[in-house]
Amino acid sequence: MTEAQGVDKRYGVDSEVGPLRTVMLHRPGNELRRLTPRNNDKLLFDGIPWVGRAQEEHDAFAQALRDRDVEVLYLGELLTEALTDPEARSVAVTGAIADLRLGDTLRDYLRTALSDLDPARLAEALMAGVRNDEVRAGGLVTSLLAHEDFLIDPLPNLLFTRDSSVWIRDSVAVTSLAMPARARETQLTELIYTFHPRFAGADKVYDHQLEHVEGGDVLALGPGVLAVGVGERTTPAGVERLARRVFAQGLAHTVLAVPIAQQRATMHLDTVCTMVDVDAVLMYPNMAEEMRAHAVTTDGEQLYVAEPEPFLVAAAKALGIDTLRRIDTGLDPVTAEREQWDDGNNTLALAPRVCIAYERTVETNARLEESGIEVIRISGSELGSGRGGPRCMSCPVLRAPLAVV
Ligand SMILES: NC(=[NH2+])NCCC[C@H](N)C(=O)O
Repeated sequence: MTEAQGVDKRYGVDSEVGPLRTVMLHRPGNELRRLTPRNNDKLLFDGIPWVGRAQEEHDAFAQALRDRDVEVLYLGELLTEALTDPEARSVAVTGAIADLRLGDTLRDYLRTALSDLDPARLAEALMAGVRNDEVRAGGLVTSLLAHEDFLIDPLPNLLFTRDSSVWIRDSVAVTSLAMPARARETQLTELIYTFHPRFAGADKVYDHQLEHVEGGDVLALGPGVLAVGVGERTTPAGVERLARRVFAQGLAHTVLAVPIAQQRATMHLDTVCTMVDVDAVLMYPNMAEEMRAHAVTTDGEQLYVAEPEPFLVAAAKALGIDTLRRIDTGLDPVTAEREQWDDGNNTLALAPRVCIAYERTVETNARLEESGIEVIRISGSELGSGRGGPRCMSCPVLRAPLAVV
């Protein structure tokens, strides 16, 4: 931690590219071992990853970050530590067994069984889930469910820590995830931010019971300016609610609502657009021209919504700069589409002009380098089966403010 940041500042993010100091990752674990050809679609994976290799790839990703002096926190560890608090355990258990599929007998059984677990085991059950044949509950529901049915669903998408919480300046937004397979993830991030001593006293600006907003849709273009994708995950009502909240807490002066196609390939704004410099974005060429933004501002009472403008124009205005540059990868539409699917546009900036990207998106990376951006390549052959890249797999907790760059 540098002196310029203040001695004990431990969280706060006001841009996409300010030097990254602390990040929360999730090392993939047993929750990935729950994926089968029958459930992978529902669990939002495109295949069945080789778990050991996915872990190796993830360890290399974490090491690449540490090599650049980034502190890596792990969601699983933070959760275990938070669960040493008895109240956290009780909240966690109640949340995990709320599902109406369970019925009273099974719910009571699970409440007792989970409450008896030590923090590490409880964290494991919350992340990897619990299968019907792993407990000896007895009763009607257990007998009628299939052996392999989950009583508590596994959360393989915890890997994508970007989506389940997002820091907006010194406040954390626990998000509200749209897909049923992911909804419970935010119970866990909520527990971490409520009960882990590291975050004691941190302000919250959003919670998981509000309208849908996912972190992959939220880009901090610069201090006071957020861009929020609206599509398959974040709803129009979600961006409106987030805008009201960030304005009320003085965390932003402009929120750009950016419609994106409602399809899996473009599930979040960060699948088509990420920032790589204080004034430069990498954009998916096949969509870059048509991206529009509705600037939302406030006078302190009501919201004002401007007519849509080209994204780069609206963003530059909001940032108060002449131009927001687009790194034009100049790729032909087919190569561009293939590399977009493989998360080529989903870079994680470590500082202005330095980013991490998957090695497999060869052409996009080459164009980035030609534009003066350093690209640190990581392999993601197994990690990529969940359809997420370096930005999706990271939740920046602390970035140095741009002013000191
Ligand atoms: N920020 C992102 N682009 N996250 C990607 C999440 C991928 C995950 N399998 C999902 O479908 O939700």
